[in-house]
Amino acid sequence: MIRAENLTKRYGDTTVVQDLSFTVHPGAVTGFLGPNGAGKSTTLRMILGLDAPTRGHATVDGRPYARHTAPLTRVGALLEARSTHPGRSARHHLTALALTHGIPRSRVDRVLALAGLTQVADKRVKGFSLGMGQRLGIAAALLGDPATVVLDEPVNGLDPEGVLWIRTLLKSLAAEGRTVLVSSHLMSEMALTADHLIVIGKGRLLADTTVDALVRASGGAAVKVVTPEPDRLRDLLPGAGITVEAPDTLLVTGPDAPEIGRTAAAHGLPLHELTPQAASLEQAFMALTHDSVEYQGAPA
Ligand SMILES: Nc1ncnc2c1ncn2[C@@H]1O[C@H](COP(=O)(O)OP(=O)(O)OP(=O)(O)O)[C@@H](O)[C@H]1O
Repeated sequence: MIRAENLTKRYGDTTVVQDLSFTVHPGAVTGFLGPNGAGKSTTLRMILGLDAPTRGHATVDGRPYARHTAPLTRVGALLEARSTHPGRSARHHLTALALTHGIPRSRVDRVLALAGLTQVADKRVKGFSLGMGQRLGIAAALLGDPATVVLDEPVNGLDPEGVLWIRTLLKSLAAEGRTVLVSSHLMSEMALTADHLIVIGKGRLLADTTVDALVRASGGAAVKVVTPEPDRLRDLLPGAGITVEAPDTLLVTGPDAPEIGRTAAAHGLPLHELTPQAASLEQAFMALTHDSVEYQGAPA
């Protein structure tokens, strides 16, 4: 379990993380979301003892990261910077890491297989693609069989197969009862991967919630209704939010699809289509973080 309490980080006059408190529970994938520059990496670095908080503190399983005697067996982390020696092979890199951290050598083959690197295990890392380097970083994070896994933007640079692999891996790590915290600035990716979301903007907590609850909080889903008598339907749904999409097509918020169907049927109003629309998660995320985005494009 990861706990952040009132985490605050200032660089000079700039506060990049402000009074951030949250808990990341085991057995679920928790997405750590925010626009570019929101403070995600800084927060993860404070959790991992790489940056000192200006105020507040973070613990993993009840202790600050640095106070764990064998941190790699407690917490596996992938940060954005690569830290492999380019002349070494993947196997050599992982073996050196295992030996210096008291991790059995047998774990090296295990994590090479888990990361899909067995075939290239003896090739020099300098010939690795971005995706292979990312897989090696994840193999290193899992080397100590840690109960907590922290990954900063793990899908960066991965091809679609790699993205799917990460998604499946994260879910299986959580299903094994591990605590999994994964940062991203892509809502669409997190929607497919995460069970829980922590959203920050300009260093502040904006939401600590589930994907479903975020959609509902952002105004919920609309229902697309196609009818040859849109004006009559409008009159029959006085409290509803109605947007006209086309002369015969309305987007209705408020009443759900069964309620609209019942009302129409009770008044003999023909419906040609009645389709619940899942609110776009990307829209929900943008609505939530709108005021926290540093640079916004002006509308065309
Ligand atoms: N060492 C530093 N000195 C000064 N400012 C810093 C330092 N590290 C980060 N920042 C600033 O802190 C803010 C948050 O950066 P951070 O990398 O934590 O954000 P992020 O949410 O991870 O962004 P991204 O999605 O772009 O990686 C940014 O404005 C960044 O410029």
